Amino acid sequence: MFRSTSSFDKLLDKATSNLRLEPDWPAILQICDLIRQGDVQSKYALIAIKKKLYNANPHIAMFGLQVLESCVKNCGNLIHDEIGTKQYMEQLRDLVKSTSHDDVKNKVLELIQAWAYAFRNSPKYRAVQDTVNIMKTEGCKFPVLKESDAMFSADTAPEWADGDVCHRCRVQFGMMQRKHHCRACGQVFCGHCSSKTSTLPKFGIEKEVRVCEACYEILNKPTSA
Ligand SMILES: O=P(O)(O)O[C@@H]1[C@H](O)[C@H](OP(=O)(O)O)[C@@H](O)[C@H](O)[C@H]1O
Ligand SMILES: [Zn+2]
Ligand SMILES: [Zn+2]
Repeated sequence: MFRSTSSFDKLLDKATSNLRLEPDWPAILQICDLIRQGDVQSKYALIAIKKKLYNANPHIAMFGLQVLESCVKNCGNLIHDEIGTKQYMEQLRDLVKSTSHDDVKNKVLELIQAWAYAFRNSPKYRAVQDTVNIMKTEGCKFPVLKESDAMFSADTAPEWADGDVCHRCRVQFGMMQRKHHCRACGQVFCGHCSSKTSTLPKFGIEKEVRVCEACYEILNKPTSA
């Protein structure tokens, strides 16, 4: 875990370097991969990104917002569960009030508005739309919404189900029969029914992770020649 957070920190510094003129997309996408693969906790990542947003250098703050935007677009509910909260939205509201850089302010408004649109059918992230409404009453001028800004990659690993028995063989979990999760379907299995591993490129997971028998068969069935 420590090695991954240090590589995350290095990638974030690289992606937000004030020496850059253009976003460092390879570094940004590697950051998203680390989060999606669970190599770095989304909470840790967002705290590190927030420090960049408050950097006095507007270039660093803008690149930080670019990283944040990509994480929201590519890391699914791992990130949405964190940024879709009243607490995180308060932090962005404060940033809009405190920054002296108009491009930082406008980028934050653009992002909050795009997320509110993307989450318009998700009551779980109600705080985002509430924040847009509050900021509008406070006189914030939001840019014209570009629906393309609110398109998120749908393919993110499923949330993990819970259960007292194996989803495949129904054996009861206990001290001697530990739970495990398949990263492809998110279901809970015994060790015997989830003993195999596979990469999950469709979820941006390039390393071998635990999968159940059924998902292993699907992921590794020979493609018809
Ligand atoms: O070993 P435990 O202390 O029971 O903890 C379990 C392991 O962390 C499993 O990880 P794994 O799927 O990578 O095995 C996880 O899927 C289960 O939800 C946890 O309960
Ligand atoms: Zn089983
Ligand atoms: Zn599975």
